[in-house]
Amino acid sequence: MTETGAIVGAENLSLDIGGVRRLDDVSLRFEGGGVSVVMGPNGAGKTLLLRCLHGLQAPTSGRVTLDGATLTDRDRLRQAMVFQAPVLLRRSVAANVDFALKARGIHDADWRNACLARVGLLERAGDSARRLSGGQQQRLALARALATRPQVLFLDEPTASLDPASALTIETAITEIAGEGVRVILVTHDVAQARRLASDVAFFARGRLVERCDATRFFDAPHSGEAAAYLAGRYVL
Ligand SMILES: Nc1ncnc2c1ncn2[C@@H]1O[C@H](COP(=O)(O)OP(=O)(O)OP(=O)(O)O)[C@@H](O)[C@H]1O
Repeated sequence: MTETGAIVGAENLSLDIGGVRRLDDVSLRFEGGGVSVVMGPNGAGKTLLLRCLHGLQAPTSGRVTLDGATLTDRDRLRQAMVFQAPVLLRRSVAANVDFALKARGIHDADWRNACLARVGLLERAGDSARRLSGGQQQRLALARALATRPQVLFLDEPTASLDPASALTIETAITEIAGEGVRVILVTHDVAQARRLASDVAFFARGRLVERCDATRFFDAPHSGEAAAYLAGRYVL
């Protein structure tokens, strides 16, 4: 793998919620080129991991790093996250992207339109964001994230409820973004999608990092029984 882009890390990261350990001593680094995929059964801790890596959730112990140093609030401006259920403003599609830009002191209609075009929403720029379908809202959330020119992009099941055409639009954008050197960390349950996009995989179960390797190895010959069972559709927490 080629060394490229920001390096996102977790060092002995643990997270307790309500007295229950949800992430357990997770240490890993996202580096190299391409798209990193995080997989694992429901409740494995994937979303919580992303929230910690993006600085939205403070770990109980351990630390999150960006380029080797502890993540700061300022660093978070270099990162963006698209959530499973994006929250949009009750304004136009364009205004949702403009808002993200304005928060960084930027007004750039051409760039906003380029971001909307990238996710196939330029024709909907003047429509109310709340009138978009679920899949279109996901695409808008991606455009909004991209508008901030992040060096790190966290995507939490961005195509979970999308039709094949919308999913393809997002997958194409993800591939392009990663090719431009953005560190893309994608949570997905879609094994076919993960096979198409992943350069490396981190597999979680019960809050623990069970397997971490390049994608070809993971899909062709997973080492752990949990990963093999998950890929065969047999592993449920
Ligand atoms: N705010 C919270 N309060 C209590 N428990 C929580 C909270 N957030 C997450 N959990 C629990 O922590 C565990 C991990 O949640 P998380 O959302 O990270 O799972 P996930 O791997 O992303 O699952 P899925 O594939 O279903 O999205 C789950 O058992 C969940 O119920």
